Amino acid sequence: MKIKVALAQFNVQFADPAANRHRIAELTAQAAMVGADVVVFPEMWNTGYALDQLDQLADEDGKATTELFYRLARENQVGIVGGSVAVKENGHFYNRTLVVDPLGQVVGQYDKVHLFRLMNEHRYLAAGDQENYFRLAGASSASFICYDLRFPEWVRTVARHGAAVLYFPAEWPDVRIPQWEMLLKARAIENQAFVVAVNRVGDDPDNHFNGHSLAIDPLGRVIADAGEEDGITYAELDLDQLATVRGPIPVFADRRPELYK
Ligand SMILES: O=C(O)CCC(=O)C(=O)O
Repeated sequence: MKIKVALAQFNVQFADPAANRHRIAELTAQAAMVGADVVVFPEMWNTGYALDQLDQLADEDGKATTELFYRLARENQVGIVGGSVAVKENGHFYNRTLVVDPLGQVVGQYDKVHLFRLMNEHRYLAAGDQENYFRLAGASSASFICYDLRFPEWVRTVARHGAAVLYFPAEWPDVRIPQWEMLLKARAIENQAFVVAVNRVGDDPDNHFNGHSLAIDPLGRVIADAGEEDGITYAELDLDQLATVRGPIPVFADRRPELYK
């Protein structure tokens, strides 16, 4: 079975949720027109890292994002791994992913578990503590957010349920893009899974972002690299490849969790 994934890398407009929602709608329609099964967006696409303005800008209870994705998924008959958005809930702010199926139903939700101090997330956001494991386009899948990529123990904890596809929405600055690529390849190889990682392009007041959204196969080979432009790059994930990779080297069956402290 093959699934076609749209890596929707774009220039998130700082502190401008309305403009970003408009762009999300355009990109979703564009991806569906060429037959994508799933469209994936970057991290914090509603506000960017306007963390000190979240009180005015964050999506109250995720309502606006849920409604937008419900409409876009149904109109375009496509699954959405919704990057992440700043959400305000019960007096806290979260960096939250919503995943919807083509019927617009929320099939996954994730609050970023590892907050990134270098970009002050720990000062403004509350951390999540739940896995996001879901089925989308017929594939068992899991999602993480950006800095979570540096925590192989967390990715493994979730991936060991058998995920075929690991999604990583991000806002990963250009200065550390060489690490991004290596870490994504490592997560794909060690978990014998496809990795789909979507970064943004453009600038915010503190960082430059140069994209390089990537789709990587379970052997760590890059299937698609979005380069540095704003726009969609497509990748076809051949899920049948998983059996040929996992069969001869059964790393999940060979784990010795009793030794891992
Ligand atoms: O780990 C990194 O180098 C980047 C992480 C990051 O930018 C984030 O989590 O928002």
